[in-house]
Amino acid sequence: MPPRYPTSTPNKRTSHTCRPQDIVEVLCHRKCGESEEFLVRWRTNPVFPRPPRSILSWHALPELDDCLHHIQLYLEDNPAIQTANDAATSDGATNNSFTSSRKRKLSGDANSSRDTANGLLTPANSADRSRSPSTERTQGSFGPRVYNGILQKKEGRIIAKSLRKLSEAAKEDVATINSTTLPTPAMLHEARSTPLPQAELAIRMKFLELLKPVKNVQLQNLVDKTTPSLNFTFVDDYVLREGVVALPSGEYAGCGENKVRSNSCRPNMGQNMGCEYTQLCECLEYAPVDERALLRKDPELHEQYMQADAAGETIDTMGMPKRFPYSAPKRDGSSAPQTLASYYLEKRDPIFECNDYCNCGKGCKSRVVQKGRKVPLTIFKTENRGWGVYCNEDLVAGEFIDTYLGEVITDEEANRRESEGGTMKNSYLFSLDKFSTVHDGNVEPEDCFTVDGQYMGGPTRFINHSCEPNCRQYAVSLNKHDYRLYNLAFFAYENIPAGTELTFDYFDLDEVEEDEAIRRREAAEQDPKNKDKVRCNCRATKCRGFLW
Ligand SMILES: C[S@@+](CC[C@H](N)C(=O)[O-])C[C@H]1O[C@@H](n2cnc3c(N)ncnc32)[C@H](O)[C@@H]1O
Repeated sequence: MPPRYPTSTPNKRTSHTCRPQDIVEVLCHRKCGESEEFLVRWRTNPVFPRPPRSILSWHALPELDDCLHHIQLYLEDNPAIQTANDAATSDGATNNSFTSSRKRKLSGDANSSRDTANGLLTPANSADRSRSPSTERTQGSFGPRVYNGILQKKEGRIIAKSLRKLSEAAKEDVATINSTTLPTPAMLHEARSTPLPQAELAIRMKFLELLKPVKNVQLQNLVDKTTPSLNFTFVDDYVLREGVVALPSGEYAGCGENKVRSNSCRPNMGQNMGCEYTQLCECLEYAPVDERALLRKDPELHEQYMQADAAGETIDTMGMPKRFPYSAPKRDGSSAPQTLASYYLEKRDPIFECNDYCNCGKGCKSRVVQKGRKVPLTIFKTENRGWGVYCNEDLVAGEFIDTYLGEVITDEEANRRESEGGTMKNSYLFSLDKFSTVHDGNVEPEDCFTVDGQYMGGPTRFINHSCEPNCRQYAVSLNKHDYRLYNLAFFAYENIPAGTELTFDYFDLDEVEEDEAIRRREAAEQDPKNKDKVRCNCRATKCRGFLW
């Protein structure tokens, strides 16, 4: 006797929401007519989330709109489906290339019956499907629609309703099956040759929705049909987690606040050059001394400074001219960007910018990173390093690109996430420890915060590693007194033509000669200790061979 299903009239007023957190996993998929359906395992008991207590049910794609990342995970775990999808699409790269400006509407939503008059949650439009010949074939091979329980909507949650609690009439409508035997080999076999173009499009559209508020960033995939993880939130600032506090505003220091010195920073100084004009800006207190300017200004002080420096002594350099971090903008009216001075580009000293408490005004040239990204970026699929990033315009050496954003967490929390997340987790965690290594270790390493960009961040979270990178990451502080919370900013380390993948060295190691780099890589490749390490695919001549 064929299984019977609950059938009822769709009731728009009682449509339910599938909560992503109630899904354990997507197990299989099938096609019913035009509809792509997914076998979902729902969590019913937090203590025993696995079979036999959990329930399974088939759902049409539109019902899972809020849980698409589970379908994405299912696709990632089953690359054979990806192959089926590729084979099923003939228009190749053209169809694969997508940008946020080419957002398309998702079709097919109209056919889903979300909830029913009697409170039972049924698969989409089961009554209609049973009339379609092609659907009947599919149903025949897959068996009953609701397994091991009934799904019912209650206060927006999907819950399992015990068969005992159903009326006799409803019980007869329901087929049950042992959930531990699903999906059957036949289901999996059929799924392998069933492409999922609608699900892939829905996943892509969802990501483009996430990307929409991020100005000037596009998505491009000329390699396959995958989409970056939907389990990601784009943010435009750090998200401070428990135990992470910014300095209170009272402890912020700006330049020229006291206005005591005749050359204190103030707006419109030196043809509106601001702090760059004097180089005596108090925000630059801990910036490196401009030795040539000091020699010109005060040869005796210069001599004292040089001696102290040679002896490794720390002296108060306030009042000495400092190295200004950025070039002045071109005065020829061109839109050429301010660039990071070559001293900073090479030495990686922390960069101190002016802030809201400064007396120099908004036009001060010591404000670059705080004004945010100006260049357009594309997140694109690489051939062997997952997603990467390129800039759509030429970049000049020293040009600011963007900051690294994410959740800011304590050292303890970072250790916890690292031990849970495995080696890959490392690539998303960046320690804010610059000031534990400069200025006599102002912060103990265990007091430093960490930025985790894995699930929250900006487009730079997709920048890949290279052992010979074209970008570098710098510490940029907007408050010289705050050693724990500052920006991680990417600058172009060389001229980078538009469309070239942006890369930086995750380990920030000093360069070595080519011969030495090759010697070390070959030794690393032969070392059996490295057999489980993650290979680096940067293809640089000086590649070190492994990421971690
Ligand atoms: C911060 S993420 C960069 C974005 C990443 N490619 C993605 O698709 O989400 C770091 C991860 O990218 C991959 N990756 C980055 N650089 C790589 C390289 N040079 N070789 C191989 N894999 C790399 C590794 O999987 C690494 O864990």
